[in-house]
Amino acid sequence: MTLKLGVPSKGRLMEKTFAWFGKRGIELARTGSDREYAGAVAGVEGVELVLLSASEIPRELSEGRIHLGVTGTDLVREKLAAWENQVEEIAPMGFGQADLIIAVPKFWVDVETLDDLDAASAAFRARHGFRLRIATKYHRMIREFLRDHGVADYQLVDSQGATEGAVKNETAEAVADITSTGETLRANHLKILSDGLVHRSQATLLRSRKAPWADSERTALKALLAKLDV
Ligand SMILES: Nc1ncnc2c1ncn2[C@@H]1O[C@H](COP(=O)(O)OP(=O)(O)OP(=O)(O)O)[C@@H](O)[C@H]1O
Ligand SMILES: O=P(O)(O)OC[C@H]1O[C@H](OP(=O)(O)OP(=O)(O)O)[C@H](O)[C@@H]1O
Repeated sequence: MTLKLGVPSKGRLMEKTFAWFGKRGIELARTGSDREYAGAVAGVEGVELVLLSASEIPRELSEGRIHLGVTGTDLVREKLAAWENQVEEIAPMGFGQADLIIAVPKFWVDVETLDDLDAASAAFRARHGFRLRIATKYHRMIREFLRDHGVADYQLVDSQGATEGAVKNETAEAVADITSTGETLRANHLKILSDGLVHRSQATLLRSRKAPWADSERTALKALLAKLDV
């Protein structure tokens, strides 16, 4: 059997993933047309390329359908319960950096920390009769983070894109989202809570603990990791 390596098929991580492997003597290529998710690997024996969306890679690893995968550590933590039992981080790759943060409107001058947010949430509920809304697509991570920091009186509202706009659109009072340059937060008049950094993410090479690891796959893994020098 061949070792299956899952990499992003499009989006912001794809080209940098190809370049990262290329620099280390492993040529990854999309074969066929732009819409066809087939791939080829040159430079090492017994490795097969599987092109997937970045957000699907954690589940494919946890279900053992791929042996190795590249995606952001935020997606691993969000998509998998007890992720450490299912995947192992082999190597951070030095790109795709983004911070998952909690932000509130700039004009909330009394809210700078999670404790302030907790107090504001209680006051908000008393005044409005419903819980303060935090828009996010990172439900698992935000729930865990707020629970660990003693913030309880809120509700999450799902937002799969343009999350920072939720405040302006009055569908949420606060947001929890990824930021890299900070541009989107600034444009939407939002500020990060001083202790509101939930996770620092970057693209990472991961190994499945659930995939079948036969001798042939272990041999291919050894050869690949030696070549990658990780
Ligand atoms: N500015 C950014 N905004 C959002 N994600 C970023 C940013 N910079 C890096 N990332 C990282 O990129 C990854 C998401 O990549 P991408 O947006 O291509 O995939 P996706 O939209 O989740 O996947 P797909 O649309 O293919 O299902 C995440 O790990 C995220 O942390
Ligand atoms: O700090 P910045 O550099 O401004 O980047 C952060 C923005 O980029 C991402 O959105 P993306 O482009 O993936 O679009 P989305 O709204 O579909 O999530 C993320 O959700 C933020 O909105």
